[in-house]
Formats: sequence, structure tokens, C-alpha cells
Amino acid sequence: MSTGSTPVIVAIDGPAGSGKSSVSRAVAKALGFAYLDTGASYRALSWHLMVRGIDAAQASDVVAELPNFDFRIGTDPDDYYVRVGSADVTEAIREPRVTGVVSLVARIPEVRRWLNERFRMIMAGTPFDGIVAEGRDITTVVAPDAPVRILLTATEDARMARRSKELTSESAAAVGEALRSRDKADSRVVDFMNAADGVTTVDSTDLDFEQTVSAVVEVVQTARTSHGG
Ligand SMILES: Nc1ncnc2c1ncn2[C@@H]1O[C@H](COP(=O)(O)OP(=O)(O)O)[C@@H](O)[C@H]1O
Ligand SMILES: Nc1ccn([C@@H]2O[C@H](COP(=O)(O)OP(=O)(O)O)[C@@H](O)[C@H]2O)c(=O)n1
Repeated sequence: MSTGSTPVIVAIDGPAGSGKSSVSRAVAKALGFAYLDTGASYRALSWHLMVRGIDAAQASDVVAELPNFDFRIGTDPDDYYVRVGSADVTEAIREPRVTGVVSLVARIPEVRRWLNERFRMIMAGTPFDGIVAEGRDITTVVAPDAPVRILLTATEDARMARRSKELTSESAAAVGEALRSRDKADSRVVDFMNAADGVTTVDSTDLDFEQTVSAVVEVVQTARTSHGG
């Protein structure tokens, strides 16, 4: 837990299936840091809009609904949850019907600004010594001044194979196609395929899960040593 100084921010971006969520959570555990899954917030908003019967393609309707969107996200890596109002949506937000509309919600600039403000508040207020925040624009927009910024990548084949291994009601082909089209839509909004200046790339294509976690922890430790942190 915190020593009272400013929390260390570890910013991680990358495409779908690169390992951001699972690796970031394990890295947070290893470092004794908090973990912020920003994608879960975009997913929770998409879920909320579905329940309210609001069309995610109608940007002005989505923006008008933001004041009614009451979400909470667990940032303790040992106690992860996502809630909207009193509903626990941790599992529901992973359903294909939510995944299918999340890019529509994420392309709305007011939504991004509204969520980014909350992400920054969560990061600044964490009771942990640091926080690993992952998404698509953490290294470039949400926390461009973070002392550690990482782009986690893997080839499209590796990412599709990993996602296909997860238990899902969809076929491997459908999972692959959904992932490809979501990355295409998302990359029109922010560039998460190329490392911005000062961002370290970790390519996990030929690394197993544990090796990827170690590689990211090493980047964090090297950066903290060189920053005197
Ligand atoms: N280096 C790796 N090698 C093999 N599988 C991995 C690796 N990194 C992550 N995974 C697995 O790949 C899947 C996708 O990872 P996830 O963390 O959900 O990615 P993202 O958050 O980037 O979409 C998960 O099942 C995860 O356990
Ligand atoms: N910082 C972020 C995080 C997610 N997102 C959006 O939220 C969606 C879900 O993100 P996610 O991280 O849960 O997706 P996965 O890669 O884990 O499948 C993405 O497809 C983007 O549309 C975003 O626009 N910016």
C-alpha cells in the first residue's frame, strides 16, 4: 500500500488479444500495484446503453446518457469487479453482443473525454504505490507523462489463437473475424499498433504468459531505476 507519495503510473496499450488485461493484472500483483482495465469501462457503458435501449450509433443519445452511467471498477488485482449501478457486470461485459458495439461507443470524442477524466482520477487517487493502467490510448492520451509506457504487441495470428482458446460460444473463425474488425474500427480512433516516442515495445508473440509478465516487470524496473524511482 501507499507510502503517501505520488503513485507510479505504468501505462500499457496494445491491440485486442495481445495480453494487456491478463499480463497487466499479473504485473500489478508482482509489483504490489493497482490495476486499471480501461476497456472494461467502455464495455460497461456499452452494456448500460443496451439495457436502456439506447442505440450506440446515435452519438448524441449516448452523450446525453453519460450523467446516468454510474459505474465502479475494482482496481485491486486480487479483487477485480465491474459494476453498473447495483448490477455486477464483470462477466456480462465480455459477451459478444457487448464486444460487437463497444467500438461504436469508443469512437465518440465526448465519451472518451468523460471516461479519461475518471481514469485520471482513479489513477491519482489509488491507495497503492502505483497503478498499471491498460487500454488503447493510455501511453498517448490518458497518461502520456507516465514514467513507464509500454506497447504490448503480438502478431494477429498469435492474438487470434489465444482468443480462440478461451471458452466461448463462438467458432474460432468468428472470434478471429470479430477481433480483426474491432481492431480496424478502433485504430481509426487511436493508434495502438505503433509505439509513440518514448514507448517501449514488448512483443509477446514468442513469449509464454510468464515470460511476458517478466519482460514487462523488467521494463518497469529499468525505468524506475533510471528515473531514480
Ligand atoms: N504471452 C502469452 N502467451 C500465451 N497466452 C497469452 C499470453 N498473454 C496473454 N495470453 C492469453 O491470451 C488471452 C488474451 O489475453 P488478454 O489479457 O485478454 O488480452 P487483451 O486484454 O489484450 O485483449 C488470454 O486468454 C490470456 O491468458
Ligand atoms: N483505452 C481504451 C480502452 C478500450 N477502448 C475500447 O474498448 C474496447 C474494449 O477494450 P478491451 O481492452 O476490453 O478489449 P480487449 O482487447 O481486451 O478485447 C476496445 O475494442 C475499444 O473500442 C478504447 O477505445 N480505449
